[in-house]
Amino acid sequence: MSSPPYNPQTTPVRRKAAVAVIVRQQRLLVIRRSQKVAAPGKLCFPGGGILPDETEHDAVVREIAEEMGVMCFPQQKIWHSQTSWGTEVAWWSADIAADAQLQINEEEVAEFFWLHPTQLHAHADLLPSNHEFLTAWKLAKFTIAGFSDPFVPLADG
Ligand SMILES: Nc1nc2c([nH]c(=O)n2[C@@H]2O[C@H](COP(=O)(O)OP(=O)(O)OP(=O)(O)O)[C@@H](O)[C@H]2O)c(=O)[nH]1
Repeated sequence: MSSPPYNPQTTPVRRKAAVAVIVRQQRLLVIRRSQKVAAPGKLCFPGGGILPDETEHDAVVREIAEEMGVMCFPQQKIWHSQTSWGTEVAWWSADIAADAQLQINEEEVAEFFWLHPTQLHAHADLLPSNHEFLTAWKLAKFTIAGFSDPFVPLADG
């Protein structure tokens, strides 16, 4: 029997995740997922599943430390969504030190980039739920500090 179509009201939430939206000079910290995890090779933000009894805030701190080798400072929750595969995702703005040296955990992360939202939006490998996040941002459902006009390409590319 085929499964019923995805409906955010009735599709059960299978797991919860928290991700970090980290900004530096009008660019977002973006990772390419390793070949060893789900959705291999896709681009998304650093983050991951929330452990039982863990807060979203603490999950962001733990996941960024595990994946990127740095301490981050979650600022505020900016968005909440449910993916078509049933994961509830909490999107948190977060800071890292200006001189932080990122050291990826290659088990989970293949590489990282700093991309402007227009570059991320146009990227063929972006995780679909992150497209939805960018669309919500474009529709001004939330704002993110540090951007003058997030959907106009930067003059210097
Ligand atoms: N890391 C990350 N996960 C995201 C993003 N957007 C999004 O929908 N997700 C979803 O959030 C969930 C957590 O992702 P993950 O696979 O990175 O988590 P994890 O490392 O803790 O994996 P695990 O819990 O299976 O070990 C997945 O369902 C993933 O598709 C994003 O920008 N970054």
